[in-house]
Amino acid sequence: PHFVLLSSFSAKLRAVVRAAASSGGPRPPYTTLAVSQPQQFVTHVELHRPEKLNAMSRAFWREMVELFSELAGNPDCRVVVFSGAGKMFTAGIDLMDMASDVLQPVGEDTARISWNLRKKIAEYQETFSVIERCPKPVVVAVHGACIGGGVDLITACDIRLCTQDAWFQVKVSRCRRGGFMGGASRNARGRRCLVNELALTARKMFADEAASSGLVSRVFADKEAMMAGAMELAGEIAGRSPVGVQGTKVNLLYSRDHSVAEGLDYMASWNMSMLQTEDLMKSAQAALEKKSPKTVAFSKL
Ligand SMILES: CCC/C=C/C=C/C(=O)SCCNC(=O)CCNC(=O)[C@H](O)C(C)(C)COP(=O)(O)OP(=O)(O)OC[C@H]1O[C@@H](n2cnc3c(N)ncnc32)[C@H](O)[C@@H]1OP(=O)(O)O
Repeated sequence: PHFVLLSSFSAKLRAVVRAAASSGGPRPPYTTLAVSQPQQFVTHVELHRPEKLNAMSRAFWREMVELFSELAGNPDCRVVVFSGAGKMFTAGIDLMDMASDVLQPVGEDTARISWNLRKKIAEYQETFSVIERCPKPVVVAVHGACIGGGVDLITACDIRLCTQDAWFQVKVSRCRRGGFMGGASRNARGRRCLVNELALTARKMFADEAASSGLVSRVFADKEAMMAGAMELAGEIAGRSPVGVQGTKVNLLYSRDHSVAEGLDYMASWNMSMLQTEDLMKSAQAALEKKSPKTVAFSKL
């Protein structure tokens, strides 16, 4: 029932998907990420190293931080769609880079080696933390394999979609490092048992189980249909008040990490200023006139 076909999408949306598909690859300053704007206020970020199955190289870890720090403050970006070019989403961390970064760490003694290694791990973690800190919602669209660091990446995103051929695999157990980067625990509360099983066995999780366990919210027949679905979702979000959408992301993440009482308190403080936005009156008027929020021109934020 959660299976969606491209034929159900409009011609306009299919044109947006074609635009997104022909991003032309990375442009400076990026070498591993292709960035484009297929529709107003929607940024498409594509992992783009298909010949290496989008393995996460040293440049990737750095470029993600640069890009998401820029998007966080860019008023022309209200929502991000994230996907992978080529035959799969990602084969995880670049094992060639990891060999020099993690397996042969530099330093003159144990303390200095440990110090440097800790710094490196924190840099890796930052690559995904910037996605959470970016107040713009991130819709991730996964096709084919999503391995290791790919799972860390998608769990930092706000909405996860996948194709029927997608599979997910946490490789920490096989790496014999028992989740040393800590990313597997992100978003895992309440599903601890399943996360433990996946981390300890490194077994593959396929699309249907990903949907039934809540890792993804929708499964599509193929990549084209998924990208159309992702762009449609992004268009819906981009058409809403940026004050409301970005405040919602910030508050959802805050309440994930705090008690109900703390969440309510934070929300009250947030809203005592944000409810004074002109967007509220504009949205209320559109609702009374039975118009879509998409018809309202919200100021840039
Ligand atoms: C806080 C964050 C912490 C993050 C931690 C992350 C940890 C991890 O990500 S652990 C997981 C590491 N990844 C893997 O173990 C996957 C390794 N790859 C594979 O098992 C296979 O490539 C795969 C099953 C994905 C696909 O197999 P297929 O036969 O279809 O393709 P290949 O011929 O193997 O690969 C094509 C070219 O891509 C290169 N490549 C694939 N994966 C990686 C990788 N992870 N790192 C670097 N390069 C990779 C592969 O060498 C081939 O290149 P070439 O020989 O030049 O054609």
